[in-house]
Amino acid sequence: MSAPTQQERFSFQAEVVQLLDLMIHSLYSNKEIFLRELISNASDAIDRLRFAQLTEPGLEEEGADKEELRIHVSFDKDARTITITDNGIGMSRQEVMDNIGTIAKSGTREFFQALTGDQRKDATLIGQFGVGFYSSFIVADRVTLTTRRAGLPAEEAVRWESDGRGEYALEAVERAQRGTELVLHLREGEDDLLNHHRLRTIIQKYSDHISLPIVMPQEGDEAGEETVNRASALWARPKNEISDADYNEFYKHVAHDFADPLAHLHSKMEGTYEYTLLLFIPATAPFDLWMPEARHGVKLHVQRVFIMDDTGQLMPNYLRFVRGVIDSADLPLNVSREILQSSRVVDNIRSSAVKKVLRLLKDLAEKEPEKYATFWREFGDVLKEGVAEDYSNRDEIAKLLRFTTTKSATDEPDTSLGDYVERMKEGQDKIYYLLAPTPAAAKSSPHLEIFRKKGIEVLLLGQAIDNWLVTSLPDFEGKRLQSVAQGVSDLGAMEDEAEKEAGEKAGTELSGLVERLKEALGDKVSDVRTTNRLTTSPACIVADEPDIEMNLMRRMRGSGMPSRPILEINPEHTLVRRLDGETDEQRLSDWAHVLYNQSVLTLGARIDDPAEFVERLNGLLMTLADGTGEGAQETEKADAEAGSGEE
Ligand SMILES: Nc1ncnc2c1ncn2[C@@H]1O[C@H](COP(=O)(O)OP(=O)(O)OP(=O)(O)O)[C@@H](O)[C@H]1O
Repeated sequence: MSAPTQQERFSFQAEVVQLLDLMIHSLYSNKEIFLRELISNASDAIDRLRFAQLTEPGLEEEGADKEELRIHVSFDKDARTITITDNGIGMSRQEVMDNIGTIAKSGTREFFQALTGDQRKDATLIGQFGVGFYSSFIVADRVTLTTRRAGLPAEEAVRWESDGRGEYALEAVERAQRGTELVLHLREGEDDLLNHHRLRTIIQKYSDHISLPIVMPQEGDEAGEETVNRASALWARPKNEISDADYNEFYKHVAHDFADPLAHLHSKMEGTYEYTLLLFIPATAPFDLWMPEARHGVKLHVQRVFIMDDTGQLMPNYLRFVRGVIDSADLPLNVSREILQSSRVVDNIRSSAVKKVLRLLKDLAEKEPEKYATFWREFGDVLKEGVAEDYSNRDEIAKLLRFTTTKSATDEPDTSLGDYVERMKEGQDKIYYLLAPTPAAAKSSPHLEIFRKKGIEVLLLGQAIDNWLVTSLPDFEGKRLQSVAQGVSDLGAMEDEAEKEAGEKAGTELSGLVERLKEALGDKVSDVRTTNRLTTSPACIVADEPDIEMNLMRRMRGSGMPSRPILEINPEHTLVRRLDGETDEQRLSDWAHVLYNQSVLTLGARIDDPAEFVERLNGLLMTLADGTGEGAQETEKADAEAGSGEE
């Protein structure tokens, strides 16, 4: 061995210290999972090596590296250590620094923000975030990792060591074999793990599905080794030989998740193309679900050899939460991303995988509605993207959507478009919806007044993605989707003749007032008109019909106002009636702005000039308070009437 090299010390990233502390405390009751996590990492490292050998020249196996790819687990009773060794890809010094002692994952900030301090809840969050390597510290108070990246010379191996308290040491060492060796120096009281039977049982419980051999020295004094897992790809086994527990553990390995999945599908396809799908729906959303670089969760294998993680070729973006394995018998082993992008085989697999996932969701919705509700809570907004993204499956996706409506018992989205259509009133030919920035604004919106009065159900849409949803879904089962806050209120056959006539009459009677309001509001509004959509509010703002795209764009940007707002007034409202008799143009203008601004507020949007609004409002209130205003007496009375109308 060459002269001893300098050991250097480094600090953990602050988050790592926090994560370690949390992990040790909240996962202790389930401490044996450390082995699953470390074996899972070792298996990933070997998968990555196999793929690298196909694509990177110079990684051919030599000397000690020639041996079979495998994971080795052993223990030393006297030294009180457990050692896990793999002959996978290994890490360079830089990779060790980037991967171990640092958290370089997207979603880290969100993860720490989500922590509650409640041990049970936090344990679930940690599970979702991924425990991986750090789980070693649940049972060890010192961990030594020695690793050499495949392709680097023996002298360029590196040893990392830490007690998990905030610092780690790094030194250059020599290692004949490529890959990683991890030595766990057990904490006091963990000696029960220094037992062949115990370790073997843990491996069989959690890691039986690992497709590589997991090898242990023979028990007792016998020389030799034994393979303790089945070492065959789980998805290639006959379904009737796989238990739910097997599926669940396999899921945890591929998804880096801690909890069981919600559902899975396993199917072997034979025909023009031959492939196997083993796909899972997780029970909780990963932290990076909404990040632009969100990880896709399906791993491509060719004849059981791991090839690469999906970057969008195998599953569309709107199904990015699906985890699992697709194994093709038709693709070449040295397939590249470029080939995948234009491969007929991949197109075929993808389209059938998508159909199968949608089918799985449909079955879940029908047979296990509670699980489906969980799915919807976690992933509903992602699935909605599919309505715009995947035209060919639009109708199937539309059936999977769930909404909160004016008839929902709670805020939970419990209504499908199918349910809505079934409950439609006699004569109703449209599906009505309201887009609002928040559920509270949606529920109390004046736009719902006439619908409430007539008992017509309205979908309440409150997510940013809903804007895209309704533009991409003009109809469902032949019924048009219609915003209740856009265009002229049109209830079609549900409006009787008397109501129509009354509406027209009111329009003519108030045409003078309408003109004066228009004048007063200038370019704040594109029009003012009377409406029959209000029953208790004096006014509301609606969007101009042809203006839909712009309106939606603006909403997306958060101002909440349509680009061409129309002020609609309620001809039945006392306040409006009184305004018609207002002779003071200045006061009329104040009223006009107050009506406009309160309509902006009930829309859930921001008013442009709050100070001016308050000033006008106070001006009007002062006239009432002083009793100075012309006809102050009547104003008070009118106000009382308007008030009673709003109950
Ligand atoms: N045995 C190993 N061989 C090579 N690289 C490894 C090994 N173990 C860990 N690594 C590297 O360290 C990184 C961090 O590992 P860690 O287990 O903390 O997280 P992860 O596996 O990426 O994700 P998760 O935390 O969700 O399990 C891995 O992504 C991998 O690059």
